[in-house]
Amino acid sequence: MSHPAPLVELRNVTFGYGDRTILRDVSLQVPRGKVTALMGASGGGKTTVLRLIGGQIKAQQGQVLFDGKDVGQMQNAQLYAMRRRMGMLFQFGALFTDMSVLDNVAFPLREHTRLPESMVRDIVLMKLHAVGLRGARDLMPSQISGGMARRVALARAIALDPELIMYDEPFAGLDPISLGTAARLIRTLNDALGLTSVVVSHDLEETFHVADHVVILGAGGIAAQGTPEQVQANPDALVQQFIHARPNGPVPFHYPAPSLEQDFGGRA
Ligand SMILES: Nc1ncnc2c1ncn2[C@@H]1O[C@H](COP(=O)(O)OP(=O)(O)OP(=O)(O)O)[C@@H](O)[C@H]1O
Repeated sequence: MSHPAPLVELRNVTFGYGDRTILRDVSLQVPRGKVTALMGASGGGKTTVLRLIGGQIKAQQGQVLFDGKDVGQMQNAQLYAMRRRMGMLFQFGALFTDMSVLDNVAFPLREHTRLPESMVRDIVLMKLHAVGLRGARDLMPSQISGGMARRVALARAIALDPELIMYDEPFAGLDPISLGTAARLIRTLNDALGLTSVVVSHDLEETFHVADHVVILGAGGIAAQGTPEQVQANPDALVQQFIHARPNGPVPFHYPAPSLEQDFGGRA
């Protein structure tokens, strides 16, 4: 049986900021209906990949395909239409502090649709129910915990029924119970809503547990890609350093810098 085409695909993508190349000839696939984890050392370009997929930045070489269409070639109208099919949840998916939980989740519906208010309310309550917070609708962001705020942001990200949802470090700063809840929620929502999910995370254990497909970025390229088991079994030194969280290995400790000589030398 042939596999359906991936929802997102990077083909030989090269991208850099200024003259610093961050991604070099990167090819990766985000399979439909699955949870894909994007991992790798800090600064490896994970957020950059999400921004390429969302069309906020363009590949300098190669192609980024969303549902078979080249994101880099899209006109603004097509780009906006594509973004409506994507939900994005950034690290501290900030809520509007002067709006109730309900109004926060209703925001994209009121912005992007002309649905009657009664329907907006029903959709919001359904989304809040999906994240376990239907009862918190009237609270203000200052009255809820960090873990709950993260779930409200998630309800808001799925308000418009996206096909793809991208999470940038959804577990950062969560206590172990909230972290477990968040991870389970990513899995449950993915399967119940027929989503495709991309999760950027540093939390190895939780991410390997929740993902179907793992991509490890390193040294400008893809260090490994496959099922969690395949990636764990990959003998590549960088992959092993990453999986075992070793401080020493191919990933350098220092951000590229002028030589010590240049910075400190010659000053008597
Ligand atoms: N707008 C920008 N201008 C210049 N350099 C940038 C910009 N955004 C990111 N970078 C650099 O590009 C590199 C990759 O950044 P990116 O945020 O994609 O990494 P990451 O893998 O998501 O890192 P982390 O895990 O630390 O969030 C970093 O070295 C960063 O300093």
